[in-house]
Amino acid sequence: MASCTFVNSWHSPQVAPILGFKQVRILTPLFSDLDRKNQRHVFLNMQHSQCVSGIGSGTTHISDAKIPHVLTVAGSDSGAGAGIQADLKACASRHVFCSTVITAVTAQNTVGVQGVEILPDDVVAEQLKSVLSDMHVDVVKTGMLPSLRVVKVLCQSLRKFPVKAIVVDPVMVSTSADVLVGPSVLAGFREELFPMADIVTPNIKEASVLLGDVPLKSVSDMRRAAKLIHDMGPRNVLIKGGDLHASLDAIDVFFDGEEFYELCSSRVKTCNTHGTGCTLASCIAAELAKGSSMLSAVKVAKRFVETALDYSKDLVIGNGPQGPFDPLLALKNINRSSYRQERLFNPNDLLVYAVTDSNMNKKWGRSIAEAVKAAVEGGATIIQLREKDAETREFIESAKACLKICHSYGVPLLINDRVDVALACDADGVHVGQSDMPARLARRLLGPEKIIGVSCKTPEQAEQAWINGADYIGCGGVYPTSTKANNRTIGLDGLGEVCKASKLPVVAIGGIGLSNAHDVMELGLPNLKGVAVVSALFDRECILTETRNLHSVVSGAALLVK
Ligand SMILES: Nc1ncnc2c1ncn2[C@@H]1O[C@H](COP(=O)(O)OP(=O)(O)O)[C@@H](O)[C@H]1O
Ligand SMILES: Cc1ncc(COP(=O)(O)O)c(N)n1
Ligand SMILES: [Mg+2]
Repeated sequence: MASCTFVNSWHSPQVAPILGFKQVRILTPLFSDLDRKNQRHVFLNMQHSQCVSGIGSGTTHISDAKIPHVLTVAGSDSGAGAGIQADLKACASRHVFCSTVITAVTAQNTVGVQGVEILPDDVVAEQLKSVLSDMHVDVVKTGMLPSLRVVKVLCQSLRKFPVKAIVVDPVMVSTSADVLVGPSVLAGFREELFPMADIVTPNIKEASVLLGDVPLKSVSDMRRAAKLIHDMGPRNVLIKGGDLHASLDAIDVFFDGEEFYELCSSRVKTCNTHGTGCTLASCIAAELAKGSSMLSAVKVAKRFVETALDYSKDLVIGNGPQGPFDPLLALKNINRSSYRQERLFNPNDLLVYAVTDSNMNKKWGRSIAEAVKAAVEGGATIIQLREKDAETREFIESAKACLKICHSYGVPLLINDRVDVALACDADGVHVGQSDMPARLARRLLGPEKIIGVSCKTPEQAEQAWINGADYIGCGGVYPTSTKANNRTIGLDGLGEVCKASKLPVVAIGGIGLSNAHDVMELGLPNLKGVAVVSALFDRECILTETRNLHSVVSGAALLVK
């Protein structure tokens, strides 16, 4: 963050140029975050690779010129495996902004192409102008260009609005062998577009058509084709070998005008290959937009497609022979946890909040899972694993076992401090202290659905936890406790102050047990939702009984208060 500069909004137009910003835009605050933070605008003067936005205390606005941006000029695929839809997904997955100019609307599915409607040239021209005259586009990627006129319109626009790089995927035939683009465009490709291109990426069939229907069957045929297509003017050529014989690896041939590179990956056994070419070209464009060299962009793209195909090999979408794949690597997670599907964070889950302690488990000869099972059977409404000394691998295994137990009772499981462990075992969330990972950063890593709790002793900390996107706060120590060293006791008064100031639900913690839980709940503050307990459950002979008793005291007090 060394080259990051903050400029207050009221003097930004004057100050920003002095600081060396090329483009200054006053951005309208969109998010309530900004309101909460005195409407502060932030301009970043840094390379893409250094752009870290939104972490820490400031809301960051990164100028248009600093956000890697690919414009795709391609056809729409209703089945969303290829075309514009594939390009959007690939760019999103590579963290690059993608704008779209649609050249044709195709009716497509996993069976094949049922219809193609070509958009009028002036509609394509207008879309190009809209995007290129306003936005800072780094790289243009082309897919289906359905007519010679569209190729010409595109080349004109590119001459008027030059970009850093042009990636041309000369789409002609779909994987399902349907013809998408007729031979009339070939002259436009050869004479106008290819000489402007930084890379052209035909598949074997397209390379063959470009060369006058010469058959291409082997890697040496692909090398010869790469050389001949390079002679048509592009700076680099990639001949894609997805359609090589199924017994061969997936080999692509890259030629930069001097050297040949064979990019080889194992062939993923799957029918879900519809859109591989579009995805590959978009990923190359995305990497170029971030500033990569051509060879490394191509290598990353090839590895990206292989990873996505492998991830998606067993997905079943549609009934035809050519399924789409999942470049966002997200679909398999949908059924991963039926529990999370059913419910998001419910503040009432804080009622009986059981926090484990490895020393106590050791003392009583119990595994973490045994302790957790007893607590949920006794009526704990949420579990936090607080395993300060656990070895990471062992901790992940225990956490997975605990998660199974908790979910079978519909109880959420949080991990103390260790966001990595929470991610690894797909726990329901984390609880972080004031010196642990900041809640806002934890939220970024865990996503919007996970539960995040923050330990707070003061109203200011409670306010900050809310700003940082926490779901609840843990407030204490309410009473003196030996579980946590050097922990200042804030008493019932301190708890009351924090609750009154907090916009978030609160769970009280610190020295709470059967004898005093009622006093805590009797404070009767509407956002005080429950008590968090360590020793009074886990440093006892029978965790189940203790939890059951505590549950009855706390729920009784909560009812009285209502
Ligand atoms: N079954 C597969 N396993 C691994 N990689 C593949 C597979 N099929 C295609 N690819 C890769 O996907 C990319 C797109 O290739 P290809 O399918 O030939 O293009 P298109 O989709 O334009 O027909 C290439 O990098 C190719 O090697
Ligand atoms: C709109 C559109 N653009 C491109 C392709 C090629 O993709 P693939 O070769 O994977 O079928 C397609 N099928 N549809
Ligand atoms: Mg293909």
